[in-house]
Amino acid sequence: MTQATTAVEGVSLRLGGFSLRDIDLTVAPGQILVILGPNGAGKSVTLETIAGFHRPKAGRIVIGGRDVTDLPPERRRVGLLFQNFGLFPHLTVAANIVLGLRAGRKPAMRPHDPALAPLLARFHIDHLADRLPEDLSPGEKQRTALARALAMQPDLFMFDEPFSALDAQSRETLREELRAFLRETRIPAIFVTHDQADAAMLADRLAIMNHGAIVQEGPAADLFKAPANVFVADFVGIDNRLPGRVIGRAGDRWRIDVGGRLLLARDDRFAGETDANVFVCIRGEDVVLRGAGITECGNAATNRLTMRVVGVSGLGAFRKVALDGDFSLVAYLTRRDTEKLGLAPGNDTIVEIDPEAIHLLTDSGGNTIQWSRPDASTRA
Ligand SMILES: Nc1ncnc2c1ncn2[C@@H]1O[C@H](COP(=O)(O)OP(=O)(O)OP(=O)(O)O)[C@@H](O)[C@H]1O
Repeated sequence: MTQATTAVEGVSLRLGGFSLRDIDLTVAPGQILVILGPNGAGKSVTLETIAGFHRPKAGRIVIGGRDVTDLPPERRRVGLLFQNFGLFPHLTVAANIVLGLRAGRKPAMRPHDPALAPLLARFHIDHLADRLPEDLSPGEKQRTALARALAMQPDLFMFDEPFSALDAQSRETLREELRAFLRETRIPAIFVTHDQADAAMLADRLAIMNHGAIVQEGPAADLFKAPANVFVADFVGIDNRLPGRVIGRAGDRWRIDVGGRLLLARDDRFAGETDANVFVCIRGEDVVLRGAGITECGNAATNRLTMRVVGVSGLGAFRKVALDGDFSLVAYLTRRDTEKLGLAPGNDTIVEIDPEAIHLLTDSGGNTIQWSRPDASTRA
C-alpha cells in the first residue's frame, strides 16, 4: 500500500448548471483534510470527481503518487464512505467486508473464509460477522465500513458526511474512533461536512468551499485563528466579530476603536491602514475573565476592561458567558471557573484579551462593515 500525498491541481468541471472552479487541494499521509461549506457548495461533486465519477475539463488528480485523472473509479484505489457508511443492508457484516476484499486484491474471498478473521478482530467485530447492518450500533457500523474500505487497500479514504444521521453523542465517539484509525493507518483522508465540530475535531488541513470554489485552504489551526474573510470566519465559528476602526499603530500593535473603547491588536498579517473599517475577531476561548475586584487599568500589555455578565448558558464541562459593555462579547469557560469567579447575570467582571488573540479582518467579500462613531470619545 503506497502512502503518498494526494493532490488535486487546478481541477475545473461543468455539471449541468453547476461548475467547479480551479480546485487545488493537498493531503499528505497521516493527514485529514476537511472540506467545510454550505449546502450546494460543491463538496460532494469534488469528492465524486476525485473518485472518478465526473471527468474534469481541466486539471490533474494524483492519488497515492499516481496520476489517476484518466483512470476509471475502480482503478483509483479510493475507499469512499457515505452517510450511514453505505453498508449493503441485505448483507451480513462478513459479506459486506468480503465485497471490499474482492474489490481489492483478494477476488476469491468468501464470507466464512478464516482469512477474514484478522480483519474482523482488528476492528473488534469478530462476534458480529453474521449480523445484518440494521442490528449494529453506529460504532459497529462505522467499524464494519472501515474494515470493508481498508480491505480494498486504498491509497485515499474519502468520507461524505458519514455522521449526518447520528445523534451528537454517537458523532463525538465515532469522530474519536475515526481519528485514531486514520492516524494509525496513515492513509490520507478527505472528510466532507458542514458541521464545524467535525472540522474542529478531525481537521489537520481545512478547505472552506462556496459556489464551486475553495475560499481558503491551509492548516486547520491557521484557518481557525486567522480566517481570510467574513465567510470563513463565520464557518470556523469565530464567536466575536466586532466592527471597529483603525486609529493607528503603537509599536507592533494596532490601535482599534471598538464601540468607543480602545483595543490593542497584534496581528502581523494585517495590512490595513489608519481609518480602515475592520472586523475584530476574537475566539470565545481567548476571552479571559478574572472575576470582580481587580483594577481595570493595571496592565498596559493587554486589553483589560470591565463588563457586565448578561447570560450564562450551557451544560456539561463548558459554559458560554455573554457579556455587555461598550460592545458585546461571548466567552467560553469551564463550569468550574464560571462558578469560582461568581459569573452570574448582573455581576461585573474584569475581561482580558491578549492583543495576540485578536485577528483583524478587512472584508473584500462584499460584506459591508457597519461602523458608526459612538457619542462618547474613545477611552483607553
Ligand atoms: N450529477 C449532477 N448533475 C448536475 N448537477 C449536479 C449533479 N450533482 C450535483 N449537482 C449540483 O451541483 C451543486 C453542488 O452539489 P453538491 O452535492 O456537491 O453540494 P454539497 O456542497 O455537497 O452540498 P450538501 O452539503 O447539500 O451535500 C448543486 O447545485 C447540485 O444540484
